[in-house]
Parts: sequence; C-alpha cells; structure tokens
Amino acid sequence: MAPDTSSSNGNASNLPSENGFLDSLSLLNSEKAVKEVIEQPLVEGIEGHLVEFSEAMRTVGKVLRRAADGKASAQAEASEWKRKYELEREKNLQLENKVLSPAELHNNHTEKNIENSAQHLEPMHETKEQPQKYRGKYGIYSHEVLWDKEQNSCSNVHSKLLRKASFKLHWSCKGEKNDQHKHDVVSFEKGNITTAERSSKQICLKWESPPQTVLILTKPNSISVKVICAEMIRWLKEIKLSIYVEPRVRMELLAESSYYSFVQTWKDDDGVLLLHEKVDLVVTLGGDGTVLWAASLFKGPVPPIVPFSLGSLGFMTPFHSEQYRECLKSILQGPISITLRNRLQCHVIRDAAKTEYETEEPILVLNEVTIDRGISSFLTNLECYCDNSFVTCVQGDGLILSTTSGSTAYSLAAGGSMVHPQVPGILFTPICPHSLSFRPLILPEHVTIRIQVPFNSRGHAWASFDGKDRKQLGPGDALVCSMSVWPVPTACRGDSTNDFLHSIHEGLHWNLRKTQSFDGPRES
Ligand SMILES: NC(=O)c1ccc[n+]([C@@H]2O[C@H](COP(=O)([O-])OP(=O)(O)OC[C@H]3O[C@@H](n4cnc5c(N)ncnc54)[C@H](O)[C@@H]3O)[C@@H](O)[C@H]2O)c1
Ligand SMILES: Nc1ncnc2c1ncn2[C@@H]1O[C@H](COP(=O)(O)OP(=O)(O)OP(=O)(O)O)[C@@H](O)[C@H]1O
Repeated sequence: MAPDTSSSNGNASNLPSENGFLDSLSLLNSEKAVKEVIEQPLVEGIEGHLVEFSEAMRTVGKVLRRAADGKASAQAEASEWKRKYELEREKNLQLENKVLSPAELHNNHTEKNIENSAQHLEPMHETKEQPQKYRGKYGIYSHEVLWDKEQNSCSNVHSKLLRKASFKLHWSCKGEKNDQHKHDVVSFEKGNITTAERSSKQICLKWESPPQTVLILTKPNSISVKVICAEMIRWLKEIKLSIYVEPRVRMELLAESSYYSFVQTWKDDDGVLLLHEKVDLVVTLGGDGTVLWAASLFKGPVPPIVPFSLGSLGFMTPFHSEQYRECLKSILQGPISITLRNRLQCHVIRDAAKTEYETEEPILVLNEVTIDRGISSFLTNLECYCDNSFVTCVQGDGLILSTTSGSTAYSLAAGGSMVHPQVPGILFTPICPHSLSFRPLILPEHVTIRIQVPFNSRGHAWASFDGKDRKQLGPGDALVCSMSVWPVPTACRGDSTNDFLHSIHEGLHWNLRKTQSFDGPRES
C-alpha cells in the first residue's frame, strides 16, 4: 500500500493503512491485539511520524501489560481476602450457634430465682432477618460489646458470659424522644449536608436480666471505708447478690469475722483478667483515685461502675455513701443514666525495637498520660506528631495528653480547659512551656498522637499513666497514644451534664464570686 501524501500534517488518521489501524485500535482491549499491531511490518518509504506512532504503540503495549499484571495480582489478593472473610464468617457462625440466645439467657437468670426488685424487661426481638443474636435494634447489648473482645481473647469467654447480666444501652437527647442509635452523624441527602444525629448523647442503661455479681473496690487504709464496705457486703448478701473484693480486703474482712467467708476474690493477675466476665457491677468506695484504680483493673471491657464518694474532691464520684441502700436499689433495678468515659490507649515504642509493632503492652488511662522531665534538670524536648503531621516541639516541663474526664485533673492544673466528659476529644496540654505562645489544644478523638524523644535530646523523659507506673523514655523512644475502644461506664446521679456541672461547682467552686450589690451607680 502506497502512502497517501495528500496529508500535509502527517496525521495518522490520514494514512493509507488508516482503516486497518483504526480497526485494530478499536479492538485494542488486550495486550495481544497491541502486539499484533506492533508486529505488522512497516511499509517501505514510511515517514518519521509512522515510526513515532509505532513507538507510541509499543509504549501502550507495555502499559497494558503492566495493567494486566496489576489486575491479576489485585484479583489474587481480593480472592485471598474473600477466602479469609468466608473462614472468619464460618467461625463466627459456629461460635454464635454455640451460645444461648438472650431469651434463653434471661430464662437462666429467672430460674436462679434471684430476689431483685421489679424488672421491666423488654423481650429481645429475634427474627430471621436478624441473625446476629446480640444486635439491638435501638441500642447495643452488653453481649455485643463483649463479642468483639471475645474474638481477640484466648480465654473461654462464652461459658462465662452466660452468667453475666445482660443490658441494653439507649441514646437520647434532651427533648428528643427518639433514642435510636445511628452511626450516621452526617447526612448529605440531595447534596445538603446536615448533622441531624449527635455523635454524643446522654446514654441510658437498661438491665435485660438482673445483675447478680458486684465487685466492691475500696480505698486502702481508711476506717470509714472499711466500715461502709462491711455494712454494704452484709446488705448485698441479704438481697442475694454475689460479692467480689480484692484479696487484701477479703483478708481484712476475715480478720474481723469468719462470717465473711462467702465473699469471693481472686488469686493472681490471671484472675483479674477474668473479672469482667464475672462481674455485673463495680462499686467504688473512695475518691477519684479509686475510680482510676477500678478502671485500671479492666484492660478490656469495663462493667458499669457506681462510684461512692469517700474522698475529699470527687469529680467522678457522684454518689453519697450514707445513702448507699437507696442508691444501689435503684441502680440494680435500672434504668441508669451513665457517662461513657473514654480512655486513651498508650504504647511505648522503644528505639531498640526492631519493628514499629514490637511495642510493650498497651496501657489504658482514664485521666491522662503525662510525659515530663522527671528528675532531670534539663528542659524536655519532645517532638509531637498527630497522624504523622508535625504538631510542635515541647520544650518545657512536659506534656499532658488527657481524656475529657481527665480535663479537670492534672490538665486543668496546667492550664487546660475543663471539658464535659462526654465530648469526644484528646486534650494536648503543655506543662510549663518555655515559650509565650503555647496554648493548649483539643484534638479530635480519632487521631493518633506520637510523642518522640529526639536523638539529640539532652535528657530522658518519663511517661506516667493516671499518675502511676512511671516509664523512662530514652532518646529515640516514643509514646503513641490513641482513643481506646474500651470506655469506662460510670453511673450518674442525675445525668452526665448535671453531674459534671455539680462537680465543678462543688469541687472547684468554679467562678464563685459574691454577687455585686444592687445599690450603686447605674447606667443613666
Ligand atoms: N498538679 C496536679 O494537679 C496534679 C499532679 C499530679 C497528678 N495529678 C492528678 O492525680 C491523678 C491521680 O489521682 P490519684 O487520686 O490517684 O492521686 P492523688 O491521691 O495524688 O490525688 C490527686 C488529686 O486529683 C484528683 N483527681 C483525680 N482524677 C480527677 C479528675 N478526673 N478530675 C478532677 N480531679 C481528679 C483527686 O481527686 C485528687 O484530689 C492523676 O491522674 C492526675 O490527673 C494532678
Ligand atoms: N483498691 C485500691 N488499691 C490500691 N490503691 C488504691 C485503691 N483505691 C485507691 N487507691 C489509690 O489510693 C490513692 C487515693 O485514693 P482516692 O483518690 O480514692 O482517695 P483520696 O485521695 O482520699 O480522695 P481524694 O483524692 O478525693 O482526696 C489513689 O492514688 C489511688 O490510686
């Protein structure tokens, strides 16, 4: 075929072999087709642009080959994930079938004939459309919360789970009757963005079956606490509840009288790890420190905590110990308003560790993690990153990463804001920064914060967790912190807002000032 020289611009579409090329191009959906085109012998006397065109086709061929390779490996990966997913699903179904339904669970409890004041139990809806036995339509069931943990746990949770009381959580806003829990906070129907659903609401806990087991945790070395604890144990036994205390407390009780031999305890750390499977309710007798202590015993899910105030301040302890009977009666009966207090999970990553993932055990804090200069007389030098973005370098005494519950503790003393405990956020509060403009920050709950001790740091830094367990951080070491999935549910006396305002008024005398007198100068 002779080249058509009528074309002045040398456009490929005007070539004599135009139709042959175009047909081939339209069929070009495989590397093979491209290869065929490339391998066509070039016509004698072909012009430069034809050579260029053939080069271009060669490049297209390479790209298509790479795309085909990529697609094949993506397909292989997808089918591997699908296989893993199917396996996981099958495993879950088998596990679900092994466990009693919540209705059966409830029957178990009633059979045990536990004396408990009026329970208004709602039957759980179990239909064919709702195969997940623990999924609540209008809230979350306790089993659902425990279910995730079970997947990670090597312990035999299922058999133990059956002994636990089940409950259901409801979300509500003042003035709003609809307590349906929705995960969609933002809607963007028809292109309009609205935030109709609040991410954080007042939460209400309803028992689905009566609580049976109470763990009492007490502040050590306090006579008043010992007296109330002994009295409470006797009363709880009268209303047929099982009682757990710490080994130290059991020994103290038995030293008083052998009557207390029915009180249960645990032997070692493994016993502590299993507590959440046995305990329906935790009662604390002490101050905020005892609530922190209670939270620290639970490395995963935490049962609802009823904190009685037997300390000096008590931001997290709204209940009066003198009225423990009325208060516990109403809590055992439910429903209870609760504050879901977020915890931070902290990992110390050692420079010596070979990989990022070779970390020490995560530590959960209810108040805060503090990184300070400890006994070192040098300024701390801490590089801070938020989701890998550089935030700042802390040069001063240190930094507090606090939950909103901890906002009224050390962070407050270092100049941080007081934040309602139900606000989802992480407070980033410097301690005595040596700069004029370091204002505290509040970061969103979903971020991961990394505090790095740089290699050129003059001294070591020290991390402490809710004021305890100091760990040294050397140059190159880091602390990584994010929101934990295991909050601490504490019972409210009123509701979470009421209790929070009450605590800052009573505990801190917040903004207390004598009211200005009526008589005096006035605007004319
Ligand atoms: N300068 C300070 O204010 C400072 C210094 C160190 C530790 N702390 C706080 O102490 C906490 C440990 O408490 P502890 O009882 O085991 O030790 P602790 O016995 O030394 O008590 C510290 C004080 O902090 C109060 N507190 C604890 N948590 C609180 C909270 N969430 N809101 C308001 N006040 C709170 C306690 O009631 C107590 O009065 C740490 O988590 C830290 O927040 C504060
Ligand atoms: N069961 C416990 N075992 C060991 N330590 C505990 C226990 N309960 C509380 N603590 C510790 O005892 C300390 C004091 O406890 P708490 O804050 O409850 O009492 P307080 O200091 O008298 O109260 P306040 O802080 O309101 O004045 C805290 O550091 C806390 O961690």
